Amino acid sequence: MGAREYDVVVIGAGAVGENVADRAAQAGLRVAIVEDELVGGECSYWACMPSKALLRPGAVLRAARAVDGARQAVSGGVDVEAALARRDRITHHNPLTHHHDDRSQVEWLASAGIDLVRGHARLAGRKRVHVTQAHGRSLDLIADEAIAVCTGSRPHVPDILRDIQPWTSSDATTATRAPSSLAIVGGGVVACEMATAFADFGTAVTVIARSGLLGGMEPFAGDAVRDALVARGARVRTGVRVVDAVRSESGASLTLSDGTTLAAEQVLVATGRAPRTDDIGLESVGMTPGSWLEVDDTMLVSGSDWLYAVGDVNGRALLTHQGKYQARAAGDAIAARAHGAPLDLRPFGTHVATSDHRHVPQVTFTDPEVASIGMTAEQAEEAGIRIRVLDYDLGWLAAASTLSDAYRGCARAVVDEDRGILVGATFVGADVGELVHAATIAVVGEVPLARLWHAVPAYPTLSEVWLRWLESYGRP
Ligand SMILES: Cc1cc2nc3c(=O)[nH]c(=O)nc-3n(C[C@H](O)[C@H](O)[C@H](O)COP(=O)(O)OP(=O)(O)OC[C@H]3O[C@@H](n4cnc5c(N)ncnc54)[C@H](O)[C@@H]3O)c2cc1C
Ligand SMILES: NC(=O)c1ccc[n+]([C@@H]2O[C@H](COP(=O)([O-])OP(=O)(O)OC[C@H]3O[C@@H](n4cnc5c(N)ncnc54)[C@H](O)[C@@H]3O)[C@@H](O)[C@H]2O)c1
Repeated sequence: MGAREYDVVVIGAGAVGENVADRAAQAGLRVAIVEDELVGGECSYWACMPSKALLRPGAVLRAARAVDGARQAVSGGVDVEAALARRDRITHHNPLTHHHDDRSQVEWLASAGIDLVRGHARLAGRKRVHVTQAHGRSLDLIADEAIAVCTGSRPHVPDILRDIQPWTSSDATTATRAPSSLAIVGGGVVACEMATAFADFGTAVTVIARSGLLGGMEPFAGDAVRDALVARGARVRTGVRVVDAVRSESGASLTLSDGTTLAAEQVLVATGRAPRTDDIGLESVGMTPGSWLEVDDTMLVSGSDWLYAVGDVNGRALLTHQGKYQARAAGDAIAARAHGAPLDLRPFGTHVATSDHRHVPQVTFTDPEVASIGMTAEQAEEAGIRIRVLDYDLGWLAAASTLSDAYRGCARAVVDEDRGILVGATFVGADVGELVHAATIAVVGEVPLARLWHAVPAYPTLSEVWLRWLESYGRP
């Protein structure tokens, strides 16, 4: 069969690929999207959605237990079986067939006018894609305008752990029961969230981190998560590495760099991600397989005028919302270039993902939650910004006493003294995830502190932290 011709071919139908395809199709371009596994990608089935589903029952129980009157109505811990069943419903997973169902997303693609091609795509030279399909079939696609690589990332597994076949995040999020004990290697977001979820499920959790927890965030965030895990009986071993790992009949045995050993029924490796670029035909366009794809702010791959890389695969910010933001910029840039329209490439212009650099929000759904936007104090100082740090104990807010009988939390704002604006904010505490978007607007919008004095937070909400920050700063 001859090659099928499109304007744009998107490789990978995760959240990011879907959004690139959607923007290009909305601009009137003919778009095909190639998917090897499930339409919806990691986030829907193995990452964000199942992990948040696993975390929610424990968070709800903690909230109830922290309020007299509700506490008395709560007995027992998380019902693990029911929690897993709810996770399955949320992720369209059939526990009997062990299959996820991506029908709703396939229907959405059709409604958006995007052609879905099932199979494994590889670049086959300039603007060409070869798709290997089931039953020995294959298909060639030509992209007249652009190809967008949106193949995501996969867990990075250190050599020392490979032979014991540890769980990766996907195994943890699709677990069918809670192991009696779980050793988690890594101290990042996956490690902290999964430690929280499995501790809630009654698993004896040990976190093994070579430095502190939640590196890259304000230090008090990782400290708070560590303290809460320890308070719930988990062990957190920081400053140690795994130097040997062997599988045993009852699980695995790890030897740590301080000479101690640790036995666990299951080991979860949560040591970051690697790009899925090893088998996508990069060699056919003179690039190195296995590398992160370096891009400009329109997501155009360095040195190319037709190849884009969007989402996890470019390594800029491995988060669904940030990848979708990149996708909107890239899809619009592809369409503008195809139509010969002018591009707005100024910082925060229509066709660029400027916020990737210093304005990335993130919520980590641990106990306590950690929500952040922009730069930490340390990062701002490293960037040469003259800062003032505003710290506030969220437990002092009126809202804290109504939300919980023992609310613990803190919030930090990082002020750029020369510009009179916020460049970063971090909130740690129960229910702080929803606070971060106000801070995102203040940071991205570069709202002057003098104007923030007129943004009045409602009483009694946790948002009153804004008022406290401003009061401690003083009128500019
Ligand atoms: C446990 C966990 C929890 C997370 N929780 C959050 C969270 O709460 N919030 C958040 O913002 N982010 C979270 N993330 C990060 C988030 O999952 C990723 O940033 C996001 O999924 C990246 O989307 P993507 O579309 O770039 O890649 P993916 O979702 O990985 O999609 C890539 C798609 O490409 C397909 N593909 C790959 N190669 C080929 C090929 N050659 N041919 C055809 N198809 C191909 C794959 O099958 C896949 O469907 C989490 C990650 C993990 C691991
Ligand atoms: N709620 C969320 O937004 C959310 C949740 C989960 C994951 N994610 C995203 O998914 C991505 C992957 O998460 P992650 O936790 O795997 O990565 P990460 O980069 O957050 O953390 C990796 C951890 O592993 C450690 N590490 C790396 N190599 C190691 C090695 N060889 N031996 C021992 N330790 C090692 C690091 O020091 C770090 O503590 C992140 O970028 C994150 O943003 C987001």
